[in-house]
Amino acid sequence: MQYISTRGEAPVLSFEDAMMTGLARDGGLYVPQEIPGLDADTIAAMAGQSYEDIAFTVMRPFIGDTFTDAEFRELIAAAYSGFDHAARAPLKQLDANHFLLELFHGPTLAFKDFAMQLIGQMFQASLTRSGKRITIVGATSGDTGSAAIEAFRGLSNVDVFILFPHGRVSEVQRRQMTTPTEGNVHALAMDGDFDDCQAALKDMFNDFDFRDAVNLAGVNSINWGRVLAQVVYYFSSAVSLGAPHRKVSFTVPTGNFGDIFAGYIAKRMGLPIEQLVIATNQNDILHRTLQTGAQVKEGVTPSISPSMDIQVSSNFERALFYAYGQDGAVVAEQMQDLKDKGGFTISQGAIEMLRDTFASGRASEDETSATIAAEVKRSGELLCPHSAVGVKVAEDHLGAVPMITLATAHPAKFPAAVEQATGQHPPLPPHMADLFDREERVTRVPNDLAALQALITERIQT
Ligand SMILES: Cc1ncc(COP(=O)(O)O)c(C=O)c1O
Ligand SMILES: N[C@@H](CCOP(=O)(O)O)C(=O)O
Repeated sequence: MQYISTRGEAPVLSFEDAMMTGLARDGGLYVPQEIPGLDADTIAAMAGQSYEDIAFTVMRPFIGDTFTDAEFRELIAAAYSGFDHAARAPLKQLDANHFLLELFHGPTLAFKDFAMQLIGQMFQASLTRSGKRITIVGATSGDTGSAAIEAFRGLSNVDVFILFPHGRVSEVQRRQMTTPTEGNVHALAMDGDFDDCQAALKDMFNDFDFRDAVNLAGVNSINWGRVLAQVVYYFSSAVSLGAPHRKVSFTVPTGNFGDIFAGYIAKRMGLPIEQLVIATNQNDILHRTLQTGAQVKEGVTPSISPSMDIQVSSNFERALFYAYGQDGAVVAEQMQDLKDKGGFTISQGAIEMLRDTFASGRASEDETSATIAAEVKRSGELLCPHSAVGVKVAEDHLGAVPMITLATAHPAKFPAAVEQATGQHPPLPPHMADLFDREERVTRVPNDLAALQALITERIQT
């Protein structure tokens, strides 16, 4: 299996190299040259299997000879051993035809753990073989950061720097990133919003002198390995509702477009998905893009679902690449227009493909709060605000086919929003019960590339 860049100009790489490289050297994102299919019998055989067995079957065709089957099984087992639910991603029924996929049973209480725990294992295996030392820099609106820190804290051959927007993540999210005591963890509170953090990260990758000097690696969904690991729970949940003999639909709370893009990959692999619904908060650029056929950047407005306060949605580039029939030159041009002119118009053929593949909706702040309040009364399920955005939008798309909404984080990560909506204070799980007593360690940084690079260079030398 070979990996190519969405902008068509970067070297073609193996799975291992694409994973360790992060952003392609032409500024694009790596995708598999071909998307392997799974036949109906293989999908049907997943019924009743463990999450780990399904993960092996789904991901194996993508990894080439990076790991032997036995090694890969071991890495998967280690990745999910710390989850606090035997099913890893349990499905709960909300209503007659509406189900919630709980993706918050990993160590940092968000769906990011599914991919980050596995990436942590795969990185370690690869670094042990190569003897290399790397510098991970990640951008986060709250959840990727803590998941990355959890996966890489304490490793002697990795430094992990996490850029988060100062004042724009929840207090629990911030403390998850600022309280680890390991010397290889560096929490950086940057002036600006998540888009600024992600732009700075991509600028670091595009500065080849810096990138090569620090051996830069990425664990955002820039990294194909992140998307791949997220494909698995589309299969595990769909099969438990009768796939491949029965179709299912998914609604996905969306920001950087990685999670829903994983759903698109599942569909391309043969999972019978009827609708893939993009659910956005008031930062609704993705919903507007589908409606109007043009992607036009607006400023980010802080919301009660802060992890989705994103306007430059990195993985939309991967969807565009397929919408344009894998034409990297067109994608490169549109991404340049987004950067230079603040937007681009999608061709008629490409927008039709996107509209055939994705539906979309948005939830306002009031609708999000009302959904949290209504759902706890109706089904007893306490939703985090991101999951509530999903449930609200899903309700507008219910039909004959079972709908699965992804619950992307635990309500305890966003206690203020949940308490305001319901009067209930969601308690942190026992392993995080003393989070508010732990000492914080964080560096405030400006939105200035040269200053960030200087800080990172200095820190890894000491
Ligand atoms: C809790 C939560 N829900 C939803 C999302 C959106 O996911 P994606 O960025 O993959 O679209 C994020 C951030 O990525 C998140 O942290
Ligand atoms: N919501 C994310 C934003 C980064 O997304 P990623 O999937 O590209 O890592 C976060 O919580 O940081």
